[in-house]
Amino acid sequence: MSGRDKQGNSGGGGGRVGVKSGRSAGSAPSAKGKGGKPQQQQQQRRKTTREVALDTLLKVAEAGAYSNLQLNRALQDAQLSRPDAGLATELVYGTIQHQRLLDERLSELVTKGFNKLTPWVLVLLRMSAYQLLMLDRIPAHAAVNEAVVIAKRRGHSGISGMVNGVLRNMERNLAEMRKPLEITDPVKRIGITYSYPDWLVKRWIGTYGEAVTEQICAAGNEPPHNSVRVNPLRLSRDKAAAMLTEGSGGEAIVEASKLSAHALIVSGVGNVAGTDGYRTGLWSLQDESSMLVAEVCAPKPGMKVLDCCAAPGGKTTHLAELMEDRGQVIANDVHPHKKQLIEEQAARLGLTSVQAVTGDAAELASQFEPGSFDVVLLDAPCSGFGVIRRKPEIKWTKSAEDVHAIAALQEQLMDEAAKLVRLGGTLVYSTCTIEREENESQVAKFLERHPAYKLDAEWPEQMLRPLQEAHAIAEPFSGMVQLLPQQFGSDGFFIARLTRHS
Ligand SMILES: C[S@@+](CC[C@H](N)C(=O)[O-])C[C@H]1O[C@@H](n2cnc3c(N)ncnc32)[C@H](O)[C@@H]1O
Repeated sequence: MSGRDKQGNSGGGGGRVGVKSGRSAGSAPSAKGKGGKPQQQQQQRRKTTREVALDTLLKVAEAGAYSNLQLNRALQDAQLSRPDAGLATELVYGTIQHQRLLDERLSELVTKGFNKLTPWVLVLLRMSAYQLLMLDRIPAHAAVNEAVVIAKRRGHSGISGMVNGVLRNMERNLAEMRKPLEITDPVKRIGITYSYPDWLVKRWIGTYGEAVTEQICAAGNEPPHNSVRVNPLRLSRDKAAAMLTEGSGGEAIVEASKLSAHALIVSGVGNVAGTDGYRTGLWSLQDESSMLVAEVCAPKPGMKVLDCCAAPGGKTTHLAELMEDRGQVIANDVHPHKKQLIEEQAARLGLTSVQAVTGDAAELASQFEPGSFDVVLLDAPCSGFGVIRRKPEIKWTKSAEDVHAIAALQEQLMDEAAKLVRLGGTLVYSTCTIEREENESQVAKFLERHPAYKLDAEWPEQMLRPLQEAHAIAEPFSGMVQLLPQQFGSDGFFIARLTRHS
């Protein structure tokens, strides 16, 4: 197994700022341990990088927190240096991503009661095993020593002794422990090697076959790249690329996206949301697949558009940009507190055609006149398996029943959205998942219920070409696409375009 401690970022915050420096990896804790210090002084001790990561992992495991949000909060509170924040990010994502494999290896060494370990001890062991087994740049002795220091601070000597024993044993047998597992059953082999639950692997093998499932699972463990959506009302993509490069002192690598004409893939810029260009509305942070959605909607200036599930407003604002901010984009979300998020994004980008509203998308036809919109976008709530790179914990928190339940909600929302499209108008349905039940099957069932609608395969040529080249769509093109994370390194996304013809 090779180290995955490379440069990478997350668009959704908590970006992996890279684990470049050995300093952060092997550094000693920044404050002294217990040693009889007064309680108050101990409370003020700043957390070490690994403690920040450990506490974040515990919140995700025990309180069901989202890793990206929890990590962002923890990094803000801890005020770590950039390399240390990068290491904490790596430890949090890597430990969750590889949890099953780490547990498999650890259970070989914790001879008694692996399943009964106290949560913080289990998480500490996982996080340390991740460093030993997967990160080449962290010296093994540093990973073990730091784990033992934390164990001593938090537990009695029996626990720190056990942590020390297990990790030293792993260190001694590293070459053996890093070897690929020899398992013949494909579900178990893929499930343990890439750390996914069996039920999910089995389901994907049924849909995509063994080879593609393995690619999907491997891609889900890669750090996501940062992609920037350039605001075409303000500047060209070339100009934005030049500004991003210049702003980074020449360190940034900025490439044009293959998928979207408005996207740039960037690395070495640090936090894109902290750039002047972001603050002043020259660009937004959005995954490339996600950008395709508004492009598939293809709204024209002056149109009336409804975004049924709009927060935080990524696609809403893209729609308004494509409409040159002329016409009306109604951006609805069920949660009242999210209205402000949409308004903030529109204001940042200087867009005045966006109107944020609050409502249940299952009841929108009672709020707006049926048949009154040129374009209706339903970017539906979904299982989210296309964004496992950004939220790896969903591998462990979602179940087959959840997929089924969310598919039932999507069906209801699609039926409601269908009422609002004018004759000749467009309905776009999208999800950030790769589950057939929520995607292709959902659309097939919709078409059976709604003979007034047909799939529309008339997508712009420049949009179809890269999809054809990557064999992401079948020939002849049907009007819907399932993007998988390994095809372009983007999020897994599903998009279908339908036209109301009667
Ligand atoms: C996939 S996210 C939308 C992302 C958004 N389109 C963007 O590009 O930024 C789904 C959204 O649906 C909202 N949602 C969930 N159930 C809803 C419902 N019944 N009605 C309206 N919005 C809903 C959630 O609050 C969430 O913000």
